[in-house]
Amino acid sequence: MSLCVQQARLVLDRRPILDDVSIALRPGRLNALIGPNGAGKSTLLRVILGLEPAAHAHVEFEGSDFHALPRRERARIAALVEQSSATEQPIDVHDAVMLGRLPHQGLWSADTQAEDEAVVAAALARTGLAAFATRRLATLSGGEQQRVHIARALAQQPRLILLDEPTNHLDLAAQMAVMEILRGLADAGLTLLVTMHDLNLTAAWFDHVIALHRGRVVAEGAPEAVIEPGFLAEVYGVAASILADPATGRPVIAYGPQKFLAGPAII
Ligand SMILES: Nc1ncnc2c1ncn2[C@@H]1O[C@H](COP(=O)(O)OP(=O)(O)OP(=O)(O)O)[C@@H](O)[C@H]1O
Repeated sequence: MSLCVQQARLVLDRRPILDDVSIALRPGRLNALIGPNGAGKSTLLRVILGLEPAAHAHVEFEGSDFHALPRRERARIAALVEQSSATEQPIDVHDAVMLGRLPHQGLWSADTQAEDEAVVAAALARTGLAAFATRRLATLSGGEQQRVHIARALAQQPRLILLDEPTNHLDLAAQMAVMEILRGLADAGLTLLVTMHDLNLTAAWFDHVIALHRGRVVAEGAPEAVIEPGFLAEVYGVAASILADPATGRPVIAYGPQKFLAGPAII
């Protein structure tokens, strides 16, 4: 295991937001964090990075106490891709991605300029953004901006990447492109934790699924073990049938109008 989170707890306004959450992630795997709105998914990502001062959690990365590391060292190790928000900042795509180099730059960034440019060029190429380098970030579509956020995280050259709903608002082809990038990062040995709402995409692509509900881990395992009718009914309150993808055998959730699905689920 490369990332171990032990007993993460956070209480806000006397309400438990995270209640004794412990997870362990292996590198080289695509790990999904699922759960209904308000389950605590984004909060857990922030707690892992030490961005929630009121939280209590022991977080180890590759055997070291992650929160005890200097801030700059943490920024070299871990990248967060938050839910995409529109920007009006007058910054071009190249410079937005270059921000990912900050934790690696010394007092004199000229010393590392050639290397930084090479890393940024590689991040732009990997996310299919090479042709966008000189475009103002604010003129890109939502999906294109999402890829810029991922490119910035790649430019950071982290060993741990936390992504908050990276496929949100993306069309089908863009979702596949993002998932291919994430698969490639996992295959390269990085540790990834990705919050997901699209459970069909989760079932099709991820190796390991952790489900949060009301701030607690309620299920964990392979997608086919977690994403099943009882779980969907209990945690999401939705009746659904689970089919098997004819190409891969992975679960596919059919969840049409509930009046058609009130009977026993087909497995
Ligand atoms: N500063 C805060 N004060 C009080 N409650 C908060 C605060 N920040 C978050 N919360 C609450 O914590 C809970 C978990 O929020 P979080 O954003 O982690 O959920 P999530 O699982 O990521 O949800 P979503 O899928 O809707 O993005 C929510 O009920 C939210 O209202």
